[in-house]
Amino acid sequence: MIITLTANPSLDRTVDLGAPLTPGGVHRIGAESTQPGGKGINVALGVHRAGLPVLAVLPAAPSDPLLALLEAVGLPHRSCAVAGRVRTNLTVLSSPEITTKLNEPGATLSAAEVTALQELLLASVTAGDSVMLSGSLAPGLPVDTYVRLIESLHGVGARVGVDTSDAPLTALAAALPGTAPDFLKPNAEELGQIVGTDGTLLEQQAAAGELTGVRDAALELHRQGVGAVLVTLGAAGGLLATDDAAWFSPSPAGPVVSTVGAGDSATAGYLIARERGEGPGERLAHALAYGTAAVGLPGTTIPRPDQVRPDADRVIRL
Ligand SMILES: O=P(O)(O)OC[C@H]1O[C@](O)(CO)[C@@H](O)[C@@H]1O
Repeated sequence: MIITLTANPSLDRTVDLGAPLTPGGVHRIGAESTQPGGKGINVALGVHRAGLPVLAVLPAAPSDPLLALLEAVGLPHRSCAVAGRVRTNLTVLSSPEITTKLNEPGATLSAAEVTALQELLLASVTAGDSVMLSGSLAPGLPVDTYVRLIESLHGVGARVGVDTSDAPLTALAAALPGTAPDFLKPNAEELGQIVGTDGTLLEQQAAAGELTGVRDAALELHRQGVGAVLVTLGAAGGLLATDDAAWFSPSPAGPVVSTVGAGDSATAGYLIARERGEGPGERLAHALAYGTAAVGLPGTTIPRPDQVRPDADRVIRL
């Protein structure tokens, strides 16, 4: 089973201005919607829609509107009751095709709530499960939460993936090679944060077709014990470092509607292919196909398998 932890879930509110966003201006909202959000929830939705067993673990008060949204989409979940409300993250869609994201920090968890959340996750996992630790940490969670969870989850025989940024990512980098996840999903910026290089430069190089910097950084993380490193490079494609080698594929072409959730969909695609026993090329192709499909869907909509076209023929070994 695949289990995701969303340590800082969200209600994702998307508003479409249908016009340019002007700082200081007054804008009228054309269309709006609210969807369940947070990286682990998005990954779990992708896995669930592909028909694989999944469980999303998260903190939320029993009456929180997020839980009603999860019921409505039918996502199997277990929540740890907390006092604070789930944050609302705002996505502003403006023309020409610009996505602006405003993320709240999230309510602070008490020490007892932190313990209860970690215990709920550990109680949900058995040997052989794959656990994905995704997104930012709610205030109150120690910055090395993911490092400690990798150690505990490895102790029960689970495989562990991580997708995070900023301070929790730096803590993860500091714990290498002693404690390493089995799977890591950085974008170019985050890859730069981990290996201590300029992520923007890595991204620009990849966009220009120069992949050496991204490949070397990803392989270095793999050498430090990370089982597989999937680097998402937006429109430029994605790179996978695993089994002492690296693979690259450009992104399939497709319309851009909302980039929110594209990275999480890529993670879901990767995990779905891995769960089915596919090799690195097919896993990368699934990740990119899921990411591209998500970009073509509104708000934080996670694709169904019939919306995804993996193409392993585009994958090259570097
Ligand atoms: O936990 P973070 O880094 O604030 O990201 C949460 C946001 O990212 C997403 O998971 C998309 O990747 C949204 O659903 C959510 O609003």
